[in-house]
Amino acid sequence: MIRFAAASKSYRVDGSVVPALHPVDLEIARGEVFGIIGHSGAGKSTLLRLINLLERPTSGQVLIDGRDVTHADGADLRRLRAGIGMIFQHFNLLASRTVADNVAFPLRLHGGMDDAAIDARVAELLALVGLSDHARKYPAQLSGGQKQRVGIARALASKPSILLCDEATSALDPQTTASVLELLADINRRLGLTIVLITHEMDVIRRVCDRVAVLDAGRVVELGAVTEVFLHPQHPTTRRFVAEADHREGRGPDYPGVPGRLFRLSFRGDTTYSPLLSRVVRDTGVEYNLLSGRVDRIKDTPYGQLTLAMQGERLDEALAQMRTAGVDVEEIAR
Ligand SMILES: Nc1ncnc2c1ncn2[C@@H]1O[C@H](COP(=O)(O)OP(=O)(O)OP(=O)(O)O)[C@@H](O)[C@H]1O
Repeated sequence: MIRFAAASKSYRVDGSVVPALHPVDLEIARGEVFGIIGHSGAGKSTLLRLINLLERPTSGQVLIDGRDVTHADGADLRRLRAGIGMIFQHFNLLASRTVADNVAFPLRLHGGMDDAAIDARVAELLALVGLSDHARKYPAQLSGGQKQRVGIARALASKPSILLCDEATSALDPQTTASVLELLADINRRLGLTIVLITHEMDVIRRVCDRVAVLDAGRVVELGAVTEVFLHPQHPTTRRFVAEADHREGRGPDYPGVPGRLFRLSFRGDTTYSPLLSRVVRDTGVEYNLLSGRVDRIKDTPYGQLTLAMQGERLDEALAQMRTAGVDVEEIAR
């Protein structure tokens, strides 16, 4: 549904050319929640803004539903943008308008709806984002999370099929972030909306995204299902993001003095909650030391990742049993 075909972007600064994005080939499917993660300056905003043509590619193409929109203008551009909502880090609400008027704003701008129809649509949108009781308030009377909910309602006003989220939770505390991400996931499920979000936090990706692209210095350095990228990050930049999300340091563990070989076991789906490890240990008599671990969810999928030191005569048999049961077993070099 959204396709970048060798799309690149360079900016001109003081007469010299600054490459922000090297040619990117990427497809985002209809109805998925797609995350783009990268450090400051990696090119995330540029890539996001190519979708609604707030920026035009320097070379290559942007296709929406198979149609090349790279050079869309006039009525074509207005139609394209009406089908793409956007929310922002700092909400971008009109301070002098009420919540209801902020949400109604794009509807009045586009015309074609009478006041009664606009009021009904605004009421529906405010109910969707849980703000029905706040319609007559002004933005200054709302919390950050409530402001972002107004932003979401406004972005959905013209019934877009795509929602772009530009660091939408970066200004919010962790609990509010979680509730806004939950709302986005709910909207994605209920309305089938395609969501593209950019962030510098792997935890945001973990909570809501189906797939992720990791951007580094204007290039996509890793791309895949979040479960795969999260459990088996390949690129050093991705590894650092995942390590940050796990609240551990980016370097590999060494655990001096711990006897045995080190393994990282990754469980996902139902095996996460089965007593597999204790069964294998009982069957084979191997011993283990648990060094670190996490059991959590990646969007709707439970997962666990444990770092263990293991030893015993039947260690190979124990590892084979776990692999057969669907556990990813990686040996970690000391
Ligand atoms: N309008 C512009 N004019 C000149 N250079 C720009 C412009 N916008 C972005 N850049 C440059 O392009 C590169 C990518 O910027 P971009 O904003 O896309 O990165 P980002 O990953 O979104 O960063 P951040 O997380 O800090 O917003 C940076 O080097 C930036 O300085």
